[in-house]
Amino acid sequence: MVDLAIVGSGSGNSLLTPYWEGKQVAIAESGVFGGTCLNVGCIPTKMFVRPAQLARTRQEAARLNVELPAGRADFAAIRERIFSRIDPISAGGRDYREQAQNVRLLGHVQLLDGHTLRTEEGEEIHAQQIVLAAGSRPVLPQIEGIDLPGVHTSDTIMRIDQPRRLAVIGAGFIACEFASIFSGLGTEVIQLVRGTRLLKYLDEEICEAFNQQVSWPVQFDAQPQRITEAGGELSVHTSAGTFAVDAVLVATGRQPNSEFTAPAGLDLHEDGRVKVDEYQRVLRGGEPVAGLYALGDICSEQQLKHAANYQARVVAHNLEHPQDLRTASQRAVPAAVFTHPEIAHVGLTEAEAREQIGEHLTVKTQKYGDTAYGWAMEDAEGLFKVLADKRDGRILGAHVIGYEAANLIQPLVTAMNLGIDAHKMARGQYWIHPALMEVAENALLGLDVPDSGEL
Ligand SMILES: Cc1cc2nc3c(=O)[nH]c(=O)nc-3n(C[C@H](O)[C@H](O)[C@H](O)COP(=O)(O)OP(=O)(O)OC[C@H]3O[C@@H](n4cnc5c(N)ncnc54)[C@H](O)[C@@H]3O)c2cc1C
Ligand SMILES: NC(=O)c1ccc[n+]([C@@H]2O[C@H](COP(=O)([O-])OP(=O)(O)OC[C@H]3O[C@@H](n4cnc5c(N)ncnc54)[C@H](O)[C@@H]3O)[C@@H](O)[C@H]2O)c1
Repeated sequence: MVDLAIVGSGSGNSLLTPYWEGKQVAIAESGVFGGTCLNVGCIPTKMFVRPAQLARTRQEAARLNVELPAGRADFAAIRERIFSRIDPISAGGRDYREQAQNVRLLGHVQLLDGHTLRTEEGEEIHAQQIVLAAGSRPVLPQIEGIDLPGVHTSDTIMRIDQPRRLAVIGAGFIACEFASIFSGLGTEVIQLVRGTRLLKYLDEEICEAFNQQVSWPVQFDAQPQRITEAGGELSVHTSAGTFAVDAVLVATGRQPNSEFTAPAGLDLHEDGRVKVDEYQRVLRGGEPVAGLYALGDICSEQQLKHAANYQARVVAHNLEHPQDLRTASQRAVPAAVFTHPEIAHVGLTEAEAREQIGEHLTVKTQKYGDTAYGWAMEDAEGLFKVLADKRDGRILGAHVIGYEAANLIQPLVTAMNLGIDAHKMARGQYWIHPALMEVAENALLGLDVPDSGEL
């Protein structure tokens, strides 16, 4: 019997606070220690994004009358640098747990009931409390040739040699980020999209701006039908024609890893996510199962690391204080797409806000190019859009496209979560002049909201 068993070493690994020292813990991990974000997700992708951004600076510099020499990205060196930093962190994390007297590491497990896991060797591990933090994995379309060598998912694409030509299938976060990375680093990218827009879930104005600004070739209405190989070359056959490439990235969504819970008969959403209540307790027959929690991609509406980490903090508290449970509050969840151009958003889109409050909605889209720093950048594309309720100035959403979007949006996330109204946000503080952040100040001042009295 252990006190706590955790399935998944991504955000699940952060549950082991000092409270668990001297108590018996099991961590099950069937893949690479540290989970998606560290090994095949947020961190390595963004470590590729940065050199891809630098590789593009020549064009931007030329706009500002600075001629930079033509450069070349050394993909192999970038890849080695990234993974020589990441792989030891993963191995070190595993060693650290392995050496702890009170921690036992397991491989793939099944959940038999709220207190029992079974290992692949057939051993049953009984636990006072169990946390399901098993994440998600790529979903692949079932088409001929999907398993050919050279056809990758985000799990493998970052370890390959740089392809001369790459087809990217999909139009979501992962497809767009990798199309941006590889094209920035000099690969000829063709993005194959079955619909008519990239990132279609975005606020419409931002979506349109992204689709206009995107700098690599995109083929719309291209439903992939099969992939074939001949003479070392791959051909992706789609409803819009055939595309010859050296490698293919399939980025057609991710599904929760919940199959291992089947014997326990938990409540699942239609997309396979485990159902939880507001305390992150797992449900069966609509009721919480005693001692069983879930966090992250296996249960979360947003497949985002900051959402998984927040849920982990809630679960960590609840495991330690079963008599004083905390709820996972419904915060406004921001997200960014680290493409060129970069995108960030939080809260409602304009269409969603209009649906909710109709004529009470006020919207302002401020161009980067209409602020002093925007002049310095000669920026003609960046947009900072804010939505608020005319009646009380409550900020309902923010949508940004352009340079540093993921950083620039954060003050709006603060205002939304801490309840600062739009006028107070704009006038209740100094904004450093002439920093690019003034674009947010100007957007807020352009809203039709009540005066907070601040000058
Ligand atoms: C390419 C990519 C880029 C991303 N970029 C970002 C980003 O920029 N920002 C952001 O916020 N989010 C990003 N995400 C999403 C983010 O990585 C995930 O939301 C987050 O890592 C989920 O964490 P988790 O703890 O729920 O699961 P994971 O970190 O996936 O951990 C789950 C672990 O459980 C293990 N496991 C599964 N089943 C079992 C079993 N039965 N027995 C034992 N072990 C099991 C798995 O091997 C896995 O290691 C990205 C994802 C991808 C794929
Ligand atoms: N920067 C970030 O925060 C970041 C980066 C990467 C991933 N993520 C997370 O990972 C999640 C998964 O990302 P994703 O891009 O794989 O999923 P997604 O659901 O965002 O996009 C999937 C895409 O694949 C297309 N598609 C689905 N089935 C298809 C088929 N059979 N043929 C052709 N196209 C098909 C869809 O139309 C869609 O464009 C995201 O929702 C996000 O939460 C976050």
